[in-house]
Amino acid sequence: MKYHRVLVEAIVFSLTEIFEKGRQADKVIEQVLKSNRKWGARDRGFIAENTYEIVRWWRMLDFVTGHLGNPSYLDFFAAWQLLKGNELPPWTEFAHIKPAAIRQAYEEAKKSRKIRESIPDWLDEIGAAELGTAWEDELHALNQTAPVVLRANTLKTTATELKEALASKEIFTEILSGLPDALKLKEKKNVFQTDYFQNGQFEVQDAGSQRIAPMLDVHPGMRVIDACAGAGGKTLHLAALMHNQGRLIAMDVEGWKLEELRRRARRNGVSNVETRVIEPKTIKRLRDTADRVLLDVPCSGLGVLRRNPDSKWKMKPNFLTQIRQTQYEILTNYSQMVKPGGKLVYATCSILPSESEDQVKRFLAEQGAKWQLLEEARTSPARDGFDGFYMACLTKPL
Ligand SMILES: C[S@@+](CC[C@H](N)C(=O)[O-])C[C@H]1O[C@@H](n2cnc3c(N)ncnc32)[C@H](O)[C@@H]1O
Repeated sequence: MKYHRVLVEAIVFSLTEIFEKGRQADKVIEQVLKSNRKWGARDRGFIAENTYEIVRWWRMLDFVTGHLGNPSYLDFFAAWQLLKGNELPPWTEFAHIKPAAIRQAYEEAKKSRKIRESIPDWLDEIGAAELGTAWEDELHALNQTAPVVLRANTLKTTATELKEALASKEIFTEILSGLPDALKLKEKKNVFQTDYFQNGQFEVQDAGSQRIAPMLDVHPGMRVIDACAGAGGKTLHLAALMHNQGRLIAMDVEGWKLEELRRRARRNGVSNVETRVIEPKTIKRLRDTADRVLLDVPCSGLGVLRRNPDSKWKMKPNFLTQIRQTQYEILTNYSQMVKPGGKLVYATCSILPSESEDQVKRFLAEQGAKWQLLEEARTSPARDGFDGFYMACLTKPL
């Protein structure tokens, strides 16, 4: 394998930005890749994949390079190449690295789950306490590279049409069973550069995430509120399921996310969405007005660690405590926007019951006969290879 200095330097720069400046990995990589237009697809893949993998395996790499004293980002890069089975180039920067010592240290690393699976102590303890024996398998699955899944925008195309169109551009996909609009890429490609993406024929959306909007059982003509809409991944799906008919109100506390949502809606040909930044009286004013409400609440993101491995290093234990409180407040307050006879879906991208099942159980216990649980589901990285989502559909009886 031939290494190019400039590409390795780009990885070291990205790691510095992520770990020392606390910047988000995907944003850093996007910026780095934009900084040199001459890099080809293979170069870009090399930078992005190695940066993500080193972030993912940070704790394990820190352990296997521990004998070097104060290991540098370049040492982490070197150790990662060796563990992947690659040879290091004969650069002076790597002269002090002894492949046998790295491999021996890795044998030691394998003996401890926290090091082998590269996770902070406190998160490992919470995961084991909440999930028991299932934790180890989920944790392992959360360390695999996530597949790229597309959602065909049925306002413009179908999964079958899109599959054929992409194949004509050498982008090969398979339609996922049980998910009518989901196409999984057989091989990673930059789908964002295709005309089909620019024309809004698809969005990139994990298969687990694609199960949430259908659970809300929306129909054309309904009045639907997506109350934690963010940049609108699920809003766009809801609009497609509503055939662009009826009213879809997308709300969030962050106005800049709703701006991005509006941009995506234009690309998707979505015309029934209006956005609202949540202010102190917004929820009260909308009391009993919605046929359907989606609460895709803020969460730990522990179900999507495959895509955002940096979050496990940045998250702090007190964040989990605070976020559970916010989730419960959103569930109790925002559920009041549902009309009698209407439905609500509560969803998280977490594998922890304390953010998911337990919140719904507590809500149902406190609300008594005012709410009923209709359906509950989970997607599991270990079981089905999807990101880890939880979703529950509740109804407010007439
Ligand atoms: C899981 S993300 C939503 C992702 C989005 N639904 C999608 O599919 O792309 C949660 C969102 O909740 C928003 N949020 C945080 N606190 C909130 C609150 N109190 N009320 C409403 N939204 C809130 C965050 O800004 C974030 O955009």
